[in-house]
Amino acid sequence: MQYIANAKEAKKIDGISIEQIGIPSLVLMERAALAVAKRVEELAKKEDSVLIICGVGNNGADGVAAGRMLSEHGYRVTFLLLGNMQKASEEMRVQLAIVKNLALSVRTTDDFLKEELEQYTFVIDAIFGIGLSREITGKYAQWIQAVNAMQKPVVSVDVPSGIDATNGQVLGIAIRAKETITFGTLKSGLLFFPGAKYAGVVQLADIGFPKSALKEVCLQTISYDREDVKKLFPQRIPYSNKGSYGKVLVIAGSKNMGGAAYFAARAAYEMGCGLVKVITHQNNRDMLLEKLPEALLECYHEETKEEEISDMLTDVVQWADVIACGPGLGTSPTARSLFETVIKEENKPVVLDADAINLASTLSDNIFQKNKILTPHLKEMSRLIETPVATIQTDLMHYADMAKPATIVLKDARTVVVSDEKRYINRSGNHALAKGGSGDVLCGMIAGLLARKTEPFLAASLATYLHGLTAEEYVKNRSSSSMFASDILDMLSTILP
Ligand SMILES: NC(=O)C1=CN([C@@H]2O[C@H](COP(=O)(O)OP(=O)(O)OC[C@H]3O[C@@H](n4cnc5c(N)ncnc54)[C@H](O)[C@@H]3O)[C@@H](O)[C@H]2O)[C@@H](O)CC1
Ligand SMILES: Nc1ncnc2c1ncn2[C@@H]1O[C@H](COP(=O)(O)OP(=O)(O)O)[C@@H](O)[C@H]1O
Ligand SMILES: [K+]
Repeated sequence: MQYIANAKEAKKIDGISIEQIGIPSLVLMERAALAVAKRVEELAKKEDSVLIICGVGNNGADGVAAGRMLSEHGYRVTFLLLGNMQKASEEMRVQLAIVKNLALSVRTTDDFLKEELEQYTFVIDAIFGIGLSREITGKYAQWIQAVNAMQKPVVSVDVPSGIDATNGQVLGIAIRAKETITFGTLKSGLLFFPGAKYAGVVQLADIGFPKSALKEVCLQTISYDREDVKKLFPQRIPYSNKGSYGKVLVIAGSKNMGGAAYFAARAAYEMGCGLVKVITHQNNRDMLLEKLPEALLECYHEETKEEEISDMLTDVVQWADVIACGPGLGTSPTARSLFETVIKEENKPVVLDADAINLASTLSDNIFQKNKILTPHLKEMSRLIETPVATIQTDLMHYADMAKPATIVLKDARTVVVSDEKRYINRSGNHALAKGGSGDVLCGMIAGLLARKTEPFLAASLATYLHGLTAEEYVKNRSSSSMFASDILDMLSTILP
């Protein structure tokens, strides 16, 4: 499991380590610089001409120290200082004094022509790190543009300069790195797009922040790795029966969208729940009986009276441990009446997906209740909170927070899950998942885990992680274009413990 920091938290970790615990800032910096120099040595050739472009803060100081180490190892390095050196941090002054004593080539943008950039074959970007606090304009913007135009490999120190370390947005302009060496903890801005794209491959370097500093900051955002799956996935027990693994009610599939019911119901079974019952339109009966005979079925049609539906639902809702409502449900009067009955349930987990979220957007009542788990993609979220998609994209975590005290799975290329104070950023998966039906599968997977008594935050985050893993496994020997929602279901048995 990885803990993820935003810019504020990363600064706090620096502060506690240096001021409270007493590790000298220059000691941390030396280790940061060593990590950068070591990686650059793996990437650059001895014949390369390395340009280290440095701002006036401690990110710049890291760059100067890394360049000094590279020079000691025989690399040709030039430091290009950008910004007003009168404002240089204390550490930057120390690092500059050292390289001047070593008579290394230190230039400033006052006497460095942009045409000279052509001579350099490798760049270290140490302009801004977590201290970037506003849009980049003027001279800084021009130099960043010039570095990007060089089209040479760039390694960014801590964060690509110009990327907001918290939400991954470009603050005006940003360096496009091949790799980013980040210190101590992953920063959320390196995971969210477009930051993730600008950062390239992200390497995490341990520079000696004490564990107690990390603990004191109490990072609330996590992300999983493969080795977490075995620890987190609920175990099966020898002395058990289907009742031990929970019952899921799936309310899904309208007249022309039966596949969604199948995807969600089978996904719940794949996660190991004991029984799945599906309420769906009559049209989907034969398909479900054939493709998923393990599922119990209750069907309705246009003529089914509202009272009949209501009676049927009352019994089935009582039967279920978890309810998943919405995939392919449509927004017909029957769908609405099913949805409205289900959201009255307050005691068991209710997963609301797709059309259930669209129906929720038309309600004036607050749907963000404690027992609800919502799984909107950005467009559905936009309808739900009446905020444009482009605005939500600028800060997924901030908008996901609005769904509290419900649990939310805000789906994007980097899905986030928020529940109470717990936050998760998903790093698994790829564009193979960008195809109809993927979301229906995820909804069923979450319901299946909930039925196995996994608490909502873990169920939602672990299902999201596993959903992504299926795509990673799939593309190992197949084209990412050819993955179907059914392939996610087929891959699950190969990745679950
Ligand atoms: N001793 C420490 O505190 C450590 C710091 N570390 C490095 O230090 C970095 C953070 O250093 P700082 O806090 O000095 O911050 P930065 O070096 O990231 O940048 C701060 C400087 O940039 C200026 N600035 C911010 N936004 C600007 C904009 N849009 N246009 C022009 N100027 C702008 C600020 O006024 C300040 O002078 C980390 O990312 C990391 O690389 C690491 O060496 C670990 C130890
Ligand atoms: N480019 C991508 N990278 C990673 N995951 C993706 C990408 N595109 C889509 N996904 C995932 O696929 C799923 C799509 O869900 P959704 O849009 O609800 O699909 P549908 O409505 O077709 O079932 C989400 O879990 C999302 O995170
Ligand atoms: K940087």
